[in-house]
Amino acid sequence: MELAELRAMLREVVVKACELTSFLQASLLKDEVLSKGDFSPVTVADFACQALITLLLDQRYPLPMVGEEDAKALRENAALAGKVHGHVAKFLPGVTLEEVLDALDRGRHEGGLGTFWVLDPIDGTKGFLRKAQYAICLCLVKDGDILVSALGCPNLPVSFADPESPIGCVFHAAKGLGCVQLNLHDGAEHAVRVDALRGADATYVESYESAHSSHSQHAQIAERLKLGPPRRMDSQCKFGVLARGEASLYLRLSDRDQSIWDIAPGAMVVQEAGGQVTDVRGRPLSFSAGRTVGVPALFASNGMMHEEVLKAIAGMDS
Ligand SMILES: Nc1ncnc2c1ncn2[C@@H]1O[C@H](COP(=O)(O)O)[C@@H](OP(=O)(O)O)[C@H]1O
Ligand SMILES: [Mg+2]
Ligand SMILES: [Mg+2]
Ligand SMILES: [Mg+2]
Repeated sequence: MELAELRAMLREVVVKACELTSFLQASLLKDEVLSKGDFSPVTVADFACQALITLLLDQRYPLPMVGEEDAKALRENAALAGKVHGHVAKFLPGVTLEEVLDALDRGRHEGGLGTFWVLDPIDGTKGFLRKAQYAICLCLVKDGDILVSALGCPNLPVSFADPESPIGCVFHAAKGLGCVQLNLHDGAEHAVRVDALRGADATYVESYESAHSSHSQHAQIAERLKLGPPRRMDSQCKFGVLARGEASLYLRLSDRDQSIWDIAPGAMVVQEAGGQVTDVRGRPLSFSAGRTVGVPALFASNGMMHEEVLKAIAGMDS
């Protein structure tokens, strides 16, 4: 498949997944949320979305899958497994429970070199539970390079500039072909590009959850660069907001090695919109090290201000 064709396929799959998760966010029940080993939440929607996307890709372009979720918890909880199966079957009539569980378990691929899908079915599960922002994040990685990517952002306003803005967009990108925003309410598409701001005109985004990255270190950098206050939001929607020029910088200084599904799809969207994504020493990220990036602290910028951010980080109190 040509890159443009792959990208259209990804867009179609992610639009379907947005439909599924929007429905599930509105109808989610307390007993449809579990706590994982690291106390992070996972919901019926995370499982259903990963299974649906894996099965749709199997029909169109089957490859190994590096996915956040697997079927372990569902194999121990028949009631929840039945619900996940029911939701997936609405999109794929005739699919069996075992096919759904198998699809989820295939998300355990180790990554590294070679060609595979990377999927975070719901990034920002905490935001999803708060009825705030979350993103469906999917990309294709070949020997550490990302070829195509799509970020589904069902709750993201189409434009922050418009207080009446409809919500729901998908950012999609292909290597060398730029980044496009699709608006879910009317199907309109337009190319997006990072802004060209720096210094006091520039703004930044960071996680809503203060446990996911260091808001205080971000504030130190912002003070040095004289940036305005941050916009806080969950998920890789932050990369989308940067890609369309509604923020100039996304800071993610954490002390935990990042999972590739938390970074790769969003990083591609920003790079194809003209921005830059590196670790805090300015080294580009590679996605061939396995299921994690091997980097805990990173940032994405409009490119224009990348050097000054690197200098501010180098001069920071540790
Ligand atoms: N202590 C921590 N440090 C860094 N990242 C963390 C973290 N705890 C959770 N995360 C990751 O942060 C992601 C959400 O990012 P954000 O803060 O930008 O919304 C989560 O993705 P999931 O919600 O897919 O599990 C999770 O993988
Ligand atoms: Mg999670
Ligand atoms: Mg995530
Ligand atoms: Mg997730």
